[in-house]
Amino acid sequence: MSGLVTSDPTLKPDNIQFATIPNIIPPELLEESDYAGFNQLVMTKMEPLFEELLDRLKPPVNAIIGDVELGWPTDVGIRRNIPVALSWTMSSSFFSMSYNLARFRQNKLSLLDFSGAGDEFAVDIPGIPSAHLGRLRTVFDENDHKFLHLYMDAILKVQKAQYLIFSSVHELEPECFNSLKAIFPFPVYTIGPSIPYLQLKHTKFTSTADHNNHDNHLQWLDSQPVGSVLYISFGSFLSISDTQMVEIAAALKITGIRYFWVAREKENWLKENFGDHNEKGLIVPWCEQLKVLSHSSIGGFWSHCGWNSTLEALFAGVPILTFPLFLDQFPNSKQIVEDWKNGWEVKRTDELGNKMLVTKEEIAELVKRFMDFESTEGNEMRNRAKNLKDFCHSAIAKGGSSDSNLNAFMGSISSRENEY
Ligand SMILES: O=c1ccn([C@@H]2O[C@H](COP(=O)(O)OP(=O)(O)O[C@H]3O[C@H](CO)[C@@H](O)[C@H](O)[C@H]3O)[C@@H](O)[C@H]2O)c(=O)[nH]1
Repeated sequence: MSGLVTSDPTLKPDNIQFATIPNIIPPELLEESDYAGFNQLVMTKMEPLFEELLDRLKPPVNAIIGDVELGWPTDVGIRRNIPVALSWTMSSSFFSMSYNLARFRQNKLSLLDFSGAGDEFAVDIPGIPSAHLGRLRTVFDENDHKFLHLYMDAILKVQKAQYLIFSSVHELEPECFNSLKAIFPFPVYTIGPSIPYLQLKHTKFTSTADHNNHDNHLQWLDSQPVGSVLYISFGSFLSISDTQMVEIAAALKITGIRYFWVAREKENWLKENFGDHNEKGLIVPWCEQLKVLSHSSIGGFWSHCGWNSTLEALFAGVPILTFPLFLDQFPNSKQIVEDWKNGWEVKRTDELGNKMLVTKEEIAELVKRFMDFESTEGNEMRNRAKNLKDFCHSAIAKGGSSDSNLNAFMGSISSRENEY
């Protein structure tokens, strides 16, 4: 993984050391954004390399924190008698759905039975409200089945861990956390939002190149009216179609809404086709997202609803236009629109669930309403976004839920050192 993690001593505290294992990911897999292929490799090829690393590390390892999706950290921990804290980087609701589905599938049905069942499918899966079954079908139908087997197996291995850690906030999903705490015989901690909020105060965590770009971005944002800019981004590797980009761009032109658009590798293409001349908009390849979202000129976020983007929008108190593309992003979108009510969905499926192009007229109408500070429904949504922001900030403040959990976790890990 060398090259993906920085070891620049100015960017990390002294008591942290990085070590790497040889890269097992061929470059073409990264270029193709082949999520299933990528995950299959990390789930099946990294374990022996990680064990070789453990043999070399001095002082020896007292605890392992590993991603649930890797699948193998608990096996390593059991073999070596090292406690394992598994970390889940998506919402707890999505974990709960996936876990219950994995248990159900293990005991009763194959997933093929489940996904082929159609609308009449009436089996009760404990832990998954029937209204969520449809969500799960959307999420899992689109995936490769070999990957799915690995994914389900990895989730079941959580039962063998010593801790389960979430990048979420207890107050955002309280019922789900309470139910997970009742299921597992070990501590379940929320320590989120695990997003780069320290960078909001300390520029030393930012590289120089990022900082120069960020200065330009800030200058532009500073010149925009408060709450007037729509931030558009679809995360770190997923993309929307060129045709859909053109419709969004046309809608922005029609409405005159100000925008800050992260287009990644499509930056130049978008500028050529849409024009960079519009002083009401900025198209960039990448930005420091949390800092941008936290700027007072940002009034909304058109997002694919990746969990990190969702948390960052919540933390910054910015309402979301949801445009899920993949996996957990569909339930995240539902959570935003139906549970938290801090966003609206950009509807792009017909009654049968088929994906459609959202036209410039539809987008223009929605975006205008969304960014309208005079509308009552919009203001209700903005108030909800502010309340959720308070939840997130209170959680990480001294004595807040995430702060206390992090202390409890560190205390527990430290006291185990003598046992192992
Ligand atoms: O210009 C940009 C654009 C994005 N980001 C950051 O990139 C991250 C994107 O993360 P996320 O919103 O979670 O999206 P993905 O990169 O698509 O994340 C993958 O991983 C997530 C959980 O780990 C899942 O929830 C998603 O579905 C999955 O696609 C966020 O921290 C953003 O701040 C930037 O810093 N600058």
